[in-house]
Amino acid sequence: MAISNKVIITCAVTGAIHTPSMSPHLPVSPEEIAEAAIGAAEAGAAIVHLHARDPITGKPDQTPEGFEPFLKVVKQRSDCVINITTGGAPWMKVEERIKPAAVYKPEVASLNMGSFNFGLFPMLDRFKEFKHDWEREALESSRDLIFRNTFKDIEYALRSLGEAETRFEFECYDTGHLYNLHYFLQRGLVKPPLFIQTVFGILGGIGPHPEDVLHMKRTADRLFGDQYKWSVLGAGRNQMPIAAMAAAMGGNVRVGLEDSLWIGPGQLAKTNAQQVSRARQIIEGLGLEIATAQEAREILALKG
Ligand SMILES: C[C@H](N)CC(=O)CC(=O)O
Ligand SMILES: [Zn+2]
Repeated sequence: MAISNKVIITCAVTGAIHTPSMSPHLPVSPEEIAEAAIGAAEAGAAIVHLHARDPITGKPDQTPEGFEPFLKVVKQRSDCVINITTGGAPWMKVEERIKPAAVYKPEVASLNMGSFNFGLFPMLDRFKEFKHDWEREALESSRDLIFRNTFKDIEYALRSLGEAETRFEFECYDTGHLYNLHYFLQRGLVKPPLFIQTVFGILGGIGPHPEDVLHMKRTADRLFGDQYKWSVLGAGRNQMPIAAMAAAMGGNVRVGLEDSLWIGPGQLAKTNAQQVSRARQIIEGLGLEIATAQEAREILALKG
């Protein structure tokens, strides 16, 4: 199979949205995050998307120091592509959010392509008991939360990280975010191939319906033609259905406990690798092949 047709699996191992009380399987400590990333890579993920947390409370930690312990171990034990978050947690300021990527100069960093309401509070219907106060506070305060990513913030991140040849996973939660990316392409602030991660099913962004997936794909095709590599992530129970749809349409996929705690209806995933294996089964079931980390580097023109 031509390398360009191979499917890149990204695994987002812990994130900042889900909290420790929601699942005993959510990686929190640096050791757990490192093992989760390495396990995901061994299961077939070419790229691992990483956030850091306070080892005790699990609260999102966006200090470079928070990333150091697990980055070292992942680099020692795996050749997977490392993607460091610049989203951090949606209540953080952009200056704080881009620091780890600015320090570690990864091959890939996430970049959120617009400001929007980031509704986490619906998870309060599902999860009632919390060990730590910050968990409930984070969900409740999201009723009045804007995930800020202004044109100035985005340009600041592009200029700060672009110098180190870090390339981006452009998180697009709605159609307007694709147009924002197109604006930066026209200004020459981003270079093809653009790795576009279309995000479905987060309250405040576009929904998880097949029509929404088609709409984002058609819009990206019209705006970027062959200058982009399409990837999808579905939040929560939408993760695997959206991965299957996109793989069948020639897209790449993102899974991981950052985006969904589940492996089936009411069934918590025990590991990130479990979700990677499930996505791989779906992809290979379609007669497709997954890309290795080296192939992903070639497809996405990464610095290696
Ligand atoms: C929906 C995901 N949490 C998107 C994300 O991963 C954002 C980031 O880290 O920059
Ligand atoms: Zn993330």
